[in-house]
Amino acid sequence: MSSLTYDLTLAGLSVGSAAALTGIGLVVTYRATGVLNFAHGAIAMVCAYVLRQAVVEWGWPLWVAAPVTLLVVAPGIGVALERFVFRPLAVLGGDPARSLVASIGVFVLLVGGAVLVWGPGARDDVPELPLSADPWGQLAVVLVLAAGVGALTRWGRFGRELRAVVDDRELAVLGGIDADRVAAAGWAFGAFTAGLTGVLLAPYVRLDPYGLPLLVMEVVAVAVAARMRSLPVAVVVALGIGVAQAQLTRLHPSGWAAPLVQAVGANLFVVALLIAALALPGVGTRAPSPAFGAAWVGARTPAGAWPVAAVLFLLPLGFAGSDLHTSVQVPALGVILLSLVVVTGRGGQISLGQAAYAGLGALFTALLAAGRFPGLPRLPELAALAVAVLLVAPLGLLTGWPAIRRHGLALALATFAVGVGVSRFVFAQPYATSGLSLGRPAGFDGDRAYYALELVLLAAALLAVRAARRGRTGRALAAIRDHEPGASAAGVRVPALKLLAFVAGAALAALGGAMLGMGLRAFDADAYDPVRGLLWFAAVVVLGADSTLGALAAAALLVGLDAGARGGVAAALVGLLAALVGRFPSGPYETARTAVRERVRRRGELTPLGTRVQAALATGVPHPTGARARPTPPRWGRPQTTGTTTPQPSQPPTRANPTATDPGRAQAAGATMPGPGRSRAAAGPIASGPGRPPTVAGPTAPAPSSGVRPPVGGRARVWPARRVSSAGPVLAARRLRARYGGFVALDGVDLDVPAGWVTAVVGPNGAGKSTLFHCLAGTLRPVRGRVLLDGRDITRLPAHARTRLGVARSFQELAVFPSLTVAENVRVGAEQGRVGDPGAVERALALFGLAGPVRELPAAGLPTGTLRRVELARAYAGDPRVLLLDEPAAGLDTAEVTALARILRALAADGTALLVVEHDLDLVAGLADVVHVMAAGRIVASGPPDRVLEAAP
Ligand SMILES: Nc1ncnc2c1ncn2[C@@H]1O[C@H](COP(=O)(O)OP(=O)(O)OP(=O)(O)O)[C@@H](O)[C@H]1O
Repeated sequence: MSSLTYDLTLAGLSVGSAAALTGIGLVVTYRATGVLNFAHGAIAMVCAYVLRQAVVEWGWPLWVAAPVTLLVVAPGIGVALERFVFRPLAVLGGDPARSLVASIGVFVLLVGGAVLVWGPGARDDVPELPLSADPWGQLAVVLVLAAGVGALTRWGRFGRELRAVVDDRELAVLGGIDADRVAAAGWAFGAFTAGLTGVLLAPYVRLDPYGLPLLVMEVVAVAVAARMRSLPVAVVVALGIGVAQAQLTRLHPSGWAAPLVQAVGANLFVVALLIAALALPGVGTRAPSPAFGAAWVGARTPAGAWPVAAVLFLLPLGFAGSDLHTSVQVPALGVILLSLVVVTGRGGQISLGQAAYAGLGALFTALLAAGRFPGLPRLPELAALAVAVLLVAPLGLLTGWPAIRRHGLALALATFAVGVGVSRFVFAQPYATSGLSLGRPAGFDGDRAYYALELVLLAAALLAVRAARRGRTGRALAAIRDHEPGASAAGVRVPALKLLAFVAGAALAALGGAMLGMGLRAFDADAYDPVRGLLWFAAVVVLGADSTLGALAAAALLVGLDAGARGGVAAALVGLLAALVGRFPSGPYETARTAVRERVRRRGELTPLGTRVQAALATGVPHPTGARARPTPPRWGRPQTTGTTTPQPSQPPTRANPTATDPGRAQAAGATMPGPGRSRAAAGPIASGPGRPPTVAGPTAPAPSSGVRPPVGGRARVWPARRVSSAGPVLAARRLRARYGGFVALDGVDLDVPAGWVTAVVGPNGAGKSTLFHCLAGTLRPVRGRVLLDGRDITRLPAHARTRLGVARSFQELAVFPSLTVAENVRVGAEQGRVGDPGAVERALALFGLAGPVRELPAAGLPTGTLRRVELARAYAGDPRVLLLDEPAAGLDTAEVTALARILRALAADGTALLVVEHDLDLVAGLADVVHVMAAGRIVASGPPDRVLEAAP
């Protein structure tokens, strides 16, 4: 027994060493370039083929062929990839989504290329390196490599450069570091380890273009477990899983659990991948992981393309024989690819696991039609198809659930893991592999009749997808894709909608998969291999991820090339395009968009915020519910640099006109109104102190019972109309405490945001302003304290729920939806906001000067000033009670700031409660009714701006 244990341990060490090599390569490449190289396994496969070619076909001695393969070919592939694929992407800004697609493209390209060159069949004559049979030798190589790389990155000059590039590529380049050289070294080394893995593994596994790459990528769990950083962890995990997997082969359980235990034992790396990708947080968060992004929206469908497509899809009805038989695959694949349009193209969620849902659709249909589905009777084919789709749809949660919290790379890994898991644990089981036949529905047995049925199903799927994309849901999905926090701030229920996208995607994929199976008259697990999932994903992205016509074209292209050209051409072509797609951000759509923008600009529609807004303010904009008063003129002018007079009111306040809140009203009420130039002494005591400072309307402040504000710093002002009837502030923070790890960023903050007031929060960098803002907006959960909206505790509500209750926000760095037009951006706010009034769109567009031709332009690339207006208009369209503005003046020129201030004052006069976090003290002085000064996580002073700002640190 002990010798068996020893032998199995040795075998496990051998497998674990190969996995460790992969882990080391993936970690090094990732650290040097920020790219998780999905093509690692494909490079391994190519190197194994190259070694075999040199030794078996060309007769080179192994001692020549192996060094050439490992030290020339493998690093050469790495350097070529860096130079031609990933460097241009890094120059473009290193968008993780583009890099991910490029690496998937390289995977598909290498697999397709290998099929083209060496054919799809498996080879079992790969020469063995002397090392292959020696686990201790392999282990030694792994340890030496890991130690060498570790030492190099820790102490050497390369290590310093690597760390600098990893921290901030641009800064490193400015500091004189050759980032390209570092990246090339990372790629060369990563490819070398891939090559070594390939040539070590190939003699012991089936060498074919699909199997080996997938096998190698299954061990990506090792790198994930090491959080893409730690080489020792990667090595230990790899060796541990290798040995455990070998030992598990000794278990021979009987009963129902036997196949499961055997499957787990044979696929422990896949189990580890599932755990690592689904349970471990934080992979791929080094670089910002935006949603898949508007960059992949692709070309707008040219006019007239649909009739042409319809004719082309009808053509096969006139075909016969093998042509028709092949054509049968196109509508089925089209439906599968439409599922990617929903999930990835529209929803922005990377899904590499659609092949799993397609396969499950086919498998369930076959089992149901054969009467072998547990607990269900035998069903006719069409009914089986429908039930299978219904059964698979909720399984979309397998990838939808991880997508709630994961983005970019982490989501790609999770969906890939689910795809591989389903393939290994469901499709590879005996019941599925033992020739499961799948009949066509009665009356549709012939290819022509079946093709016609497929066209009907495809048309139904198309109509459903197009209807969903055009409507409210489609806009909300696009908003998530373009800017997830922005969508949440607009009121979109992001988690629910993501789940919906994945469930709908799974249902469509299942439908297409079952159609494909019926076309082939069998369930064939190879047709739903995870590698196909990658190919489909790449094909849809290449032809415009958000284009339904693109999906149909991709289906026709893949099936047509597979049938009409040599095997591998389709994959090679799609892979090549996907590898290069990120390099061409300016597609035809972009060009057309630029042209339209130019035309509009020439016609003067994009003048800075100003004339239109002033016109809107002058004429007044009717309120959605009619409840709000006309926006009144601004209450305060910009701060005067000299003198102490404040602008006089155009009209003294009267009871009949309580909204005419302006400084003059305060004067009319007999209060003194110190100007900004007044001395502190003249202005009276400033409400500040080391302890809990008295806030203007803090928890202890008396609730107003009349139309007169409580005296603040010696002055009294009239409360705006809404405030008169309100019993307290609209939004309030009570003893808020927030932490980042052990660091206390907010320490017992009390704040009131009253209706009709502009409340400003200022303070030095790091004071905690943004943290307070996040706690109010719902993007950060405080560890203690409460956030109250009209007295209701909303502390635990997520951001979108707060928006729906009337707490809207803007972002310091703009959060618009670039692929949507200006009007659509605003429409999202109107549809998802508090009131849900579609008419609010026009009012918001008019108020913010966006009602001209600019309304039809995609937001992408519009000037910052215009985009700030778009963001505010979106927030306003939801009819918020409170508007939280994070540095609204950032990036605006003076004229735009002035105009913005006018709008904000008008909104406040209209009864909205505004909270502004702002660095521009001029703006604050001219805009705010009350200013709170923060320092070190506390509010240290509060009061009217003229006094507080004079004394502010
Ligand atoms: N995600 C985070 N993790 C750890 N610490 C953080 C994080 N975000 C903020 N901090 C720290 O919390 C403190 C408060 O930060 P916050 O961004 O709220 O300040 P701020 O007043 O908004 O500053 P600024 O004006 O520069 O935006 C700072 O010391 C900051 O370094």
